[in-house]
Amino acid sequence: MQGKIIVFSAPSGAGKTTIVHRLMERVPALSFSISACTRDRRGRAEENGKDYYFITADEFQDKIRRDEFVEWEEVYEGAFYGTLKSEIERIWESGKHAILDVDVKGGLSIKDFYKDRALAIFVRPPSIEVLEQRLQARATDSQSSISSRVYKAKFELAFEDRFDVTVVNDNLDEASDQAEKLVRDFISAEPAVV
Ligand SMILES: Nc1nc2c(ncn2[C@@H]2O[C@H](COP(=O)(O)OP(=O)(O)O)[C@@H](O)[C@H]2O)c(=O)[nH]1
Ligand SMILES: Nc1ncnc2c1ncn2[C@@H]1O[C@H](COP(=O)(O)OP(=O)(O)O)[C@@H](O)[C@H]1O
Repeated sequence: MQGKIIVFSAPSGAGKTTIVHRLMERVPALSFSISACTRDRRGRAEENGKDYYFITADEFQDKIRRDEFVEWEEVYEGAFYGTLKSEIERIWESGKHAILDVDVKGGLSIKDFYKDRALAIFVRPPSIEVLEQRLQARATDSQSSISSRVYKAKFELAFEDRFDVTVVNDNLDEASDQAEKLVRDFISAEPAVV
Protein backbone atom coordinates (compact mmCIF):
# COMPACT_ATOMS: atom_id res chain seq x y z
CA MET A 1 0.00 0.00 0.00
CA GLN A 2 1.20 3.48 -0.80
CA GLY A 3 0.65 5.95 2.02
CA LYS A 4 -1.22 9.14 1.30
CA ILE A 5 -1.74 12.47 3.00
CA ILE A 6 -5.00 14.19 3.82
CA VAL A 7 -4.56 17.74 5.00
CA PHE A 8 -7.30 19.84 6.60
CA SER A 9 -6.74 23.58 6.68
CA ALA A 10 -8.95 26.42 7.80
CA PRO A 11 -8.93 29.67 9.67
CA SER A 12 -8.70 29.04 13.41
CA GLY A 13 -12.17 28.30 14.82
CA ALA A 14 -13.67 26.92 11.59
CA GLY A 15 -13.85 23.46 13.13
CA LYS A 16 -11.06 21.51 11.44
CA THR A 17 -9.78 19.92 14.65
CA THR A 18 -13.30 18.74 15.53
CA ILE A 19 -13.77 17.22 12.07
CA VAL A 20 -10.33 15.59 12.09
CA HIS A 21 -11.05 13.99 15.51
CA ARG A 22 -14.32 12.58 14.21
CA LEU A 23 -12.62 11.14 11.12
CA MET A 24 -9.96 9.51 13.28
CA GLU A 25 -12.74 7.62 15.09
CA ARG A 26 -14.50 6.61 11.90
CA VAL A 27 -11.63 5.69 9.55
CA PRO A 28 -9.09 3.32 11.13
CA ALA A 29 -6.71 3.61 8.16
CA LEU A 30 -5.88 7.17 9.25
CA SER A 31 -3.18 8.23 11.67
CA PHE A 32 -2.82 11.78 12.96
CA SER A 33 0.40 13.58 12.08
CA ILE A 34 1.59 15.20 15.30
CA SER A 35 3.21 18.56 14.62
CA ALA A 36 6.02 20.15 16.59
CA CYS A 37 5.13 23.50 18.15
CA THR A 38 6.58 26.09 20.50
CA ARG A 39 3.40 27.39 22.13
CA ASP A 40 2.52 26.46 25.72
CA ARG A 41 0.51 23.32 26.34
CA ARG A 42 -3.14 24.03 27.26
CA GLY A 43 -2.98 22.48 30.71
CA ARG A 44 -4.46 19.03 31.07
CA ALA A 45 -6.50 19.41 27.88
CA GLU A 46 -3.41 18.58 25.82
CA GLU A 47 -0.73 15.93 25.97
CA ASN A 48 2.84 16.08 24.74
CA GLY A 49 3.34 13.56 21.92
CA LYS A 50 -0.40 13.25 21.34
CA ASP A 51 -1.71 16.70 20.37
CA TYR A 52 1.70 18.18 19.61
CA TYR A 53 5.36 17.67 20.34
CA PHE A 54 5.78 20.71 22.59
CA ILE A 55 9.38 21.89 22.14
CA THR A 56 11.37 25.02 22.89
CA ALA A 57 12.14 27.75 20.36
CA ASP A 58 15.79 26.62 20.35
CA GLU A 59 14.88 23.02 19.63
CA PHE A 60 12.59 24.21 16.84
CA GLN A 61 15.41 26.26 15.27
CA ASP A 62 17.70 23.22 15.43
CA LYS A 63 15.13 21.18 13.51
CA ILE A 64 14.85 23.92 10.85
CA ARG A 65 18.64 23.89 10.48
CA ARG A 66 18.69 20.11 10.15
CA ASP A 67 15.96 20.28 7.46
CA GLU A 68 13.63 18.05 9.50
CA PHE A 69 10.40 19.82 8.47
CA VAL A 70 8.22 19.37 5.39
CA GLU A 71 6.99 22.87 6.20
CA TRP A 72 6.91 25.18 9.17
CA GLU A 73 5.25 28.51 9.97
CA GLU A 74 5.20 31.16 12.63
CA VAL A 75 1.42 30.74 12.78
CA TYR A 76 0.89 33.33 15.52
CA GLU A 77 3.42 35.82 16.83
CA GLY A 78 6.15 33.86 18.55
CA ALA A 79 4.39 30.50 18.05
CA PHE A 80 6.06 28.17 15.57
CA TYR A 81 4.41 25.03 14.18
CA GLY A 82 5.87 22.49 11.78
CA THR A 83 5.19 19.16 10.09
CA LEU A 84 8.04 16.71 10.67
CA LYS A 85 9.23 14.52 7.81
CA SER A 86 9.89 11.77 10.37
CA GLU A 87 6.25 11.87 11.43
CA ILE A 88 4.91 11.25 7.93
CA GLU A 89 7.44 8.42 7.44
CA ARG A 90 6.45 6.87 10.78
CA ILE A 91 2.79 6.83 9.72
CA TRP A 92 3.44 5.40 6.28
CA GLU A 93 5.73 2.72 7.72
CA SER A 94 2.89 1.69 10.04
CA GLY A 95 0.74 1.07 6.94
CA LYS A 96 -1.58 4.04 7.47
CA HIS A 97 -2.42 7.31 5.76
CA ALA A 98 -1.48 10.59 7.41
CA ILE A 99 -4.17 13.09 8.38
CA LEU A 100 -3.04 16.61 9.18
CA ASP A 101 -4.53 19.71 10.80
CA VAL A 102 -2.46 22.71 9.76
CA ASP A 103 -2.97 26.38 8.94
CA VAL A 104 -3.87 27.57 5.45
CA LYS A 105 -0.36 28.41 4.27
CA GLY A 106 0.97 25.13 5.66
CA GLY A 107 -1.77 23.17 3.88
CA LEU A 108 -0.76 24.67 0.54
CA SER A 109 2.94 23.95 1.21
CA ILE A 110 2.15 20.31 1.99
CA LYS A 111 0.08 19.96 -1.20
CA ASP A 112 2.96 21.46 -3.13
CA PHE A 113 5.46 19.05 -1.53
CA TYR A 114 3.45 15.80 -1.90
CA LYS A 115 1.49 16.72 -5.07
CA ASP A 116 -1.06 14.04 -6.05
CA ARG A 117 -0.19 11.96 -3.04
CA ALA A 118 -1.98 14.61 -0.96
CA LEU A 119 -5.60 15.75 -0.77
CA ALA A 120 -5.89 19.32 0.52
CA ILE A 121 -9.27 20.08 2.10
CA PHE A 122 -10.31 23.62 3.05
CA VAL A 123 -12.81 23.90 5.90
CA ARG A 124 -14.88 27.06 5.54
CA PRO A 125 -17.01 28.51 8.33
CA PRO A 126 -20.49 29.72 7.32
CA SER A 127 -19.38 33.32 7.99
CA ILE A 128 -16.76 35.39 9.82
CA GLU A 129 -19.38 36.20 12.49
CA VAL A 130 -19.99 32.51 13.17
CA LEU A 131 -16.23 31.91 13.26
CA GLU A 132 -15.83 34.57 15.94
CA GLN A 133 -18.73 33.13 17.95
CA ARG A 134 -17.09 29.69 17.86
CA LEU A 135 -13.78 31.06 19.09
CA GLN A 136 -15.61 32.85 21.91
CA ALA A 137 -17.54 29.70 22.81
CA ARG A 138 -14.41 27.52 22.73
CA ALA A 139 -13.02 29.77 25.47
CA THR A 140 -9.38 28.78 24.92
CA ASP A 141 -8.07 32.14 23.70
CA SER A 142 -7.80 35.65 25.10
CA GLN A 143 -9.82 38.44 23.54
CA SER A 144 -6.75 39.80 21.74
CA SER A 145 -5.88 36.34 20.41
CA ILE A 146 -9.46 35.94 19.14
CA SER A 147 -9.24 39.33 17.40
CA SER A 148 -6.00 38.43 15.66
CA ARG A 149 -7.38 35.03 14.57
CA VAL A 150 -10.47 36.72 13.10
CA TYR A 151 -8.32 39.32 11.36
CA LYS A 152 -6.10 36.61 9.88
CA ALA A 153 -9.16 34.56 8.83
CA LYS A 154 -10.24 37.28 6.42
CA PHE A 155 -6.99 36.81 4.46
CA GLU A 156 -7.00 33.04 4.72
CA LEU A 157 -10.48 32.76 3.19
CA ALA A 158 -9.02 34.18 -0.03
CA PHE A 159 -6.90 31.02 -0.48
CA GLU A 160 -9.82 28.61 -0.63
CA ASP A 161 -9.63 28.25 -4.43
CA ARG A 162 -6.12 26.82 -4.25
CA PHE A 163 -7.30 23.77 -2.31
CA ASP A 164 -8.53 20.55 -3.94
CA VAL A 165 -11.94 20.80 -2.29
CA THR A 166 -13.97 22.75 0.29
CA VAL A 167 -16.14 21.48 3.13
CA VAL A 168 -18.46 24.13 4.59
CA ASN A 169 -18.76 23.49 8.32
CA ASP A 170 -22.23 24.79 9.14
CA ASN A 171 -23.93 21.65 10.42
CA LEU A 172 -21.19 19.53 12.01
CA ASP A 173 -22.76 16.16 11.20
CA GLU A 174 -23.18 17.03 7.54
CA ALA A 175 -19.67 18.46 7.28
CA SER A 176 -18.19 15.36 8.94
CA ASP A 177 -20.10 13.02 6.61
CA GLN A 178 -18.95 14.96 3.57
CA ALA A 179 -15.34 14.95 4.78
CA GLU A 180 -15.51 11.22 5.48
CA LYS A 181 -16.70 10.47 1.96
CA LEU A 182 -13.95 12.62 0.43
CA VAL A 183 -11.31 10.85 2.50
CA ARG A 184 -12.60 7.34 1.79
CA ASP A 185 -12.77 8.02 -1.95
CA PHE A 186 -9.25 9.44 -1.95
CA ILE A 187 -7.61 6.62 -0.03
CA SER A 188 -9.35 3.90 -2.03
CA ALA A 189 -8.43 5.48 -5.39
CA GLU A 190 -5.48 4.24 -7.46
CA PRO A 191 -2.09 5.07 -5.93
CA ALA A 192 -0.91 8.52 -6.94
CA VAL A 193 1.85 8.64 -9.53
CA VAL A 194 4.82 10.36 -7.85
N1 LIG B 1 1.77 25.36 9.14
C1 LIG B 1 1.44 24.59 10.16
N2 LIG B 1 0.40 24.90 10.92
C2 LIG B 1 0.07 24.08 11.95
C3 LIG B 1 0.80 22.91 12.23
N3 LIG B 1 0.23 22.30 13.30
C4 LIG B 1 -0.80 23.05 13.66
N4 LIG B 1 -0.92 24.12 12.86
C5 LIG B 1 -1.94 25.18 12.89
O1 LIG B 1 -1.61 26.12 13.87
C6 LIG B 1 -2.81 26.79 14.26
C7 LIG B 1 -2.83 26.95 15.74
O2 LIG B 1 -3.11 25.72 16.32
P1 LIG B 1 -3.59 25.63 17.82
O3 LIG B 1 -2.61 26.36 18.67
O4 LIG B 1 -3.84 24.20 18.13
O5 LIG B 1 -4.88 26.47 17.79
P2 LIG B 1 -6.34 26.13 17.26
O6 LIG B 1 -6.27 25.32 15.99
O7 LIG B 1 -6.91 27.47 17.04
O8 LIG B 1 -6.96 25.32 18.33
C8 LIG B 1 -3.96 25.98 13.68
O9 LIG B 1 -4.45 26.68 12.55
C9 LIG B 1 -3.31 24.69 13.30
O10 LIG B 1 -3.97 24.08 12.22
C10 LIG B 1 1.91 22.60 11.37
O11 LIG B 1 2.61 21.61 11.54
N5 LIG B 1 2.18 23.47 10.38
N1 LIG C 1 -20.46 22.91 12.97
C1 LIG C 1 -20.23 23.45 14.17
N2 LIG C 1 -21.20 24.11 14.81
C2 LIG C 1 -20.98 24.68 16.01
N3 LIG C 1 -19.81 24.63 16.70
C3 LIG C 1 -18.79 23.99 16.09
C4 LIG C 1 -18.93 23.37 14.82
N4 LIG C 1 -17.76 22.81 14.48
C5 LIG C 1 -16.91 23.06 15.51
N5 LIG C 1 -17.52 23.76 16.47
C6 LIG C 1 -16.95 24.29 17.73
O1 LIG C 1 -16.22 25.47 17.35
C7 LIG C 1 -15.00 25.58 18.10
C8 LIG C 1 -13.83 25.64 17.13
O2 LIG C 1 -13.64 24.36 16.55
P1 LIG C 1 -12.17 23.72 16.39
O3 LIG C 1 -12.37 22.34 15.87
O4 LIG C 1 -11.40 23.89 17.64
O5 LIG C 1 -11.61 24.68 15.24
P2 LIG C 1 -10.16 24.81 14.56
O6 LIG C 1 -9.43 23.53 14.80
O7 LIG C 1 -10.45 25.03 13.11
O8 LIG C 1 -9.51 25.99 15.20
C9 LIG C 1 -14.96 24.40 19.07
O9 LIG C 1 -15.44 24.81 20.33
C10 LIG C 1 -15.92 23.39 18.40
O10 LIG C 1 -16.52 22.55 19.37
